[in-house]
Amino acid sequence: MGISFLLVEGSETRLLAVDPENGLSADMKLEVRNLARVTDKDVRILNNVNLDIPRGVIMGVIGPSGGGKSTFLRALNRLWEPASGSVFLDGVDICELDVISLRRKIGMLFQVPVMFEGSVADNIRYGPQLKGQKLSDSEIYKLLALADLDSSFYKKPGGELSVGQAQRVALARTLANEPEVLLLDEPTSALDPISTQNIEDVLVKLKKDREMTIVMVSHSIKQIQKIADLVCLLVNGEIVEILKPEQLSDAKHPMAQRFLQLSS
Ligand SMILES: Nc1ncnc2c1ncn2[C@@H]1O[C@H](COP(=O)(O)OP(=O)(O)OP(=O)(O)O)[C@@H](O)[C@H]1O
Repeated sequence: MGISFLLVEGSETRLLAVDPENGLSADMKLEVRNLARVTDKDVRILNNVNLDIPRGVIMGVIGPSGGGKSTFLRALNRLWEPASGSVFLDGVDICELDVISLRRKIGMLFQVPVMFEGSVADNIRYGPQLKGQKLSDSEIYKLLALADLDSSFYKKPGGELSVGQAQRVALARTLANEPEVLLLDEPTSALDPISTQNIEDVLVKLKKDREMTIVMVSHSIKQIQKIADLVCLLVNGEIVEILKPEQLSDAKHPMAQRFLQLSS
């Protein structure tokens, strides 16, 4: 039995179904079906995960440490290959897509950004260059602005940035590939409150202006309540609840309740 619930947006009501018996639905960007991961030592890290992620939505992923959040996120752009189950992007099984083009469509940011050698501009040029495209200076300035960085960053060496600045450059570098989906694994946990706010503002803007679909793992309930449209709670490798952020206090699963109590 899967979980289903209603998403009400203004006057529009949509049923978000995560029942594996249901077919794929046209307005879903990502559909995860019966995803499982078992380690070499036969430990089950993800267990029959089903989730529909609508286009243009920020989906928060929260839950206790070791619950499988990063593992789940990494399945969405094939940083590991699902041994069982499937992930569909716009109705196409991601295993049928070329992995490089998949990772252009589904960009990812990690907790600690890693800068490539060279300047900020070199970092941003990198992805398009790999497919033979040369970004113009004005395109690079636009990407910097999109990531809330002013033009003075263009020439700065990547290795001389603060972590908060580097995270925004990493975001600009990812956006240079024109992704449709962004996966974020605790992208602000190493940042101060101002840098955190900067990143959050950029994410909300990307969702609004570009209808970007964003899946974000976060340990901050406050952050999730601030920017996510939907939240899934992952406990012991299973999605136990999918809620709107303002309904988090209604979580029924005992582990989810305990986690939320301790996190607030
Ligand atoms: N490659 C691997 N081989 C074996 N076990 C793994 C592997 N990757 C993750 N695990 C285990 O899977 C479980 C889930 O890990 P994961 O990093 O996905 O959890 P998480 O919810 O993101 O945790 P955290 O909040 O601490 O980052 C953990 O018990 C972890 O030790």
